Amino acid sequence: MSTQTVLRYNGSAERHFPRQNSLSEKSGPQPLKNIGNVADFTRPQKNKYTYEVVEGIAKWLQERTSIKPKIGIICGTGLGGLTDEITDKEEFPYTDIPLFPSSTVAGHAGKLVFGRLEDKEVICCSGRFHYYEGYNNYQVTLSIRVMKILGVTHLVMSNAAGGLPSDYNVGDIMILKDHINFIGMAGGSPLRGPNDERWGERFISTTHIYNKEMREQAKKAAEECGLGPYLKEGVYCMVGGPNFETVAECRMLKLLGGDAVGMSTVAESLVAAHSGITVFAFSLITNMCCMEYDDQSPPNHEEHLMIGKQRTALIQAWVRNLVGKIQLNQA
Ligand SMILES: O=P(O)(O)O[C@H]1O[C@H](CO)[C@@H](O)[C@H]1O
Ligand SMILES: Nc1nc2[nH]cnc2c(=O)[nH]1
Repeated sequence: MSTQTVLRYNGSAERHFPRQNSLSEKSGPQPLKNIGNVADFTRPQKNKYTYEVVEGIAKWLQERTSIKPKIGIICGTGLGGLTDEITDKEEFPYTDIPLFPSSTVAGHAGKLVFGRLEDKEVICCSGRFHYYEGYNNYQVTLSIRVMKILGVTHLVMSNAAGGLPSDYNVGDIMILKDHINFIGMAGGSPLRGPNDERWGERFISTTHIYNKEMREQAKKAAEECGLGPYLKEGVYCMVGGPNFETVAECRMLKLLGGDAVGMSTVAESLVAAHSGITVFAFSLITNMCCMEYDDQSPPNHEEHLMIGKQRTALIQAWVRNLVGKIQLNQA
């Protein structure tokens, strides 16, 4: 048949595009063969860690430890040394815990540590999960929900981050007063998807996400530990990574009100706040972001690990002091 013939429309489109009987005559979703469970396509994607699954993981841990943690700690890049302060330790490599993701980033040991700090029972994640590793947000935040079921009411989180303002220095510590969630604002919130009310409400306020009382306690603790001169308070920008930012991106983040930039923490903060956990977080400034094209010191992960090591002792003493100040009956 020539092209000419096809173009000369003869009044019946079906002659060239025959109707699929089954599609036009039946109503509702039509079956396709060998595609698996139809619900996987036709419903919002579910967080695979349902409440019951998380309960199962928590129960597995409870059967193996006598510690009943009220305080959760998350160690950022190079800050795994925070676990050194914990006594009566019981450790679980992530690879041993049922359904737990594993750490793939250098500087994240990949174990859960239960124990005591300043006479309080704690659980510490030595190693976190990042979105850029290829994990979904519900995997990135699994440890927070496990902590919730275990009874955690207060969370202390750390991260390594690049500094944006010119009066920040490498080695400074920035308490998070607020954040800008670039992934979340673009639709990638960890709270996206069907909401299980057993965790929290569908819509949550984030105006006071980083608890003021804990921030004040942390400032006091910093003075007591000699960390005062290095202490800042500011806005953390969460980006997807794993690449570090271009000069134009750094300039934009600063213009938008950011004080530090990193690739973690915010998803965990949101999931914790969603379930009523009191959140405190801080950044160790491991590098200054490159604001000029002739800048000769672009960020690199190894350097971040090294700065983490250099600040470990001071940060350990500070976190320990802060944990001592937390009043557990006041959420
Ligand atoms: O946020 P944490 O886990 O501390 O790690 C930070 O350090 C790594 C880059 O060196 C990135 O993973 C960044 O997010
Ligand atoms: N995105 C980002 N993450 C970091 N982690 C440590 N430093 C940096 C940085 O400069 N940018």
